[in-house]
Amino acid sequence: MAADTTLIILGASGDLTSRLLLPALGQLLSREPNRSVRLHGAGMEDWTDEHWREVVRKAFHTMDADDAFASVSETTYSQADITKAADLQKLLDDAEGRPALYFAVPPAVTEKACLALSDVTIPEHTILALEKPFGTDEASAHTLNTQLATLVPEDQVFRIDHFLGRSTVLNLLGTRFANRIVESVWSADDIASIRIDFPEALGLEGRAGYYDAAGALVDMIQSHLLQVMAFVTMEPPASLDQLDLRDATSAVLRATHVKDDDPVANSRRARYTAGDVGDRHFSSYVDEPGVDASRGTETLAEMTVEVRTARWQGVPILLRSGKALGVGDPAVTVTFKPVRHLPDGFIGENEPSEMVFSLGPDTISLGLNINGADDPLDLERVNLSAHLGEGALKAYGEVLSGILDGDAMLAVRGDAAEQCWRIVQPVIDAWRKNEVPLDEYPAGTAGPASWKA
Ligand SMILES: O=C1O[C@H](COP(=O)(O)O)[C@@H](O)[C@H](O)[C@H]1O
Repeated sequence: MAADTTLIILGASGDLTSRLLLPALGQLLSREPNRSVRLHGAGMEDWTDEHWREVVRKAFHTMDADDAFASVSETTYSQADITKAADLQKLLDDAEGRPALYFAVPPAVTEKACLALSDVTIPEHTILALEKPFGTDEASAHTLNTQLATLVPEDQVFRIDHFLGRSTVLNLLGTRFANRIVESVWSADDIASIRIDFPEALGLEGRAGYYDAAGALVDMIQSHLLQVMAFVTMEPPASLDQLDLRDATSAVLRATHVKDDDPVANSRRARYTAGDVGDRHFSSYVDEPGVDASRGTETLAEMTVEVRTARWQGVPILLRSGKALGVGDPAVTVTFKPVRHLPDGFIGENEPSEMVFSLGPDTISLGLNINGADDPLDLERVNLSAHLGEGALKAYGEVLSGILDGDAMLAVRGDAAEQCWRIVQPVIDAWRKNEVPLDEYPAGTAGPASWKA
């Protein structure tokens, strides 16, 4: 029986394919065995079908998804130059059902391939899935969007942001919109500040070629954390249909700006020097293989934005991410205002209530002040928490599931991708002009000693 979708992975021999896409596909197909998918790998290497099948089988095995291999065991591979129209045409002509071209290749190759697609007859309903970074600034993202618009309708373009598939990020929707007690306090009336922080113990992990040109601001804040922020701050959509949801996220991104339009006062950057993260030693970033020290790339970036709407006026939103950090938990932290009046007589700390959406492990917790057990007037902190599920692989599984279903709900829309560049551009400009110092922090610490937490 012909498959409903042919998933064509371009860049089949790459790291993204073997480390994330194939394991996530295995996990997805193991959980949802009724999906009818044909898998085809394409790349520059002269691989045989057997070699590719072995790559797929091994990747599925890492997820205990050997059972799912049966459903793609006839998977095929072809050597292809995806910047050539003839090769792309053949890949599409050979597909069964709806073709989904997944560009698991560097952005420059994706851009060339998208140009080549102009000379290809693209079957109706074909999906184009593009990994980040999407362009290098607002203008280049716009140019790429304009090109894509000539190829397929917008809801068939999947700009991948795997953060949108994370359990915690999806739970921002459930928690916010399915609970009256949350919905009714979700504004500047009750919320003092929001912090979206993604500290990582990891370093470059062999990705200097990409990372040294991107830096923490583009790699994480522009590409992921602003989308997460949009889920935290968007107006309630009428439905979770991709149109309603993506209209809501785009609207809030359009209203987002660097706080006070002052990127110098509202951004910080730093890069790591030698140090240990746990039992792993890191050389100074500038001494890492493939790094060009003269570029001044940051490995820790922070910026504060504000959403200029009635709901969020005056609420600072801090976005932060960095590599080789030894302290800190990846999380969205929503800090509430203090109570209007605390009755006299209570003792102990009366910290503001907090709702924390942790991004690893994925949990939601609510920090509340309660009366202590031994002394009813002594306030104590409790955390009510719920475990949500797995992290990155699950996230890629969600993304792939959207592609196979043809549902762009969790894909970044073109206008939103451009807005994310627009929001960070004043910071990029200020950093290029050296108006913000490039600080340093030893690997394994929480960041530069001069930065307050
Ligand atoms: O896209 C990226 O995300 C990862 C962090 O996400 P995770 O799901 O793998 O934890 C980050 O390490 C990487 O630099 C960035 O490109």
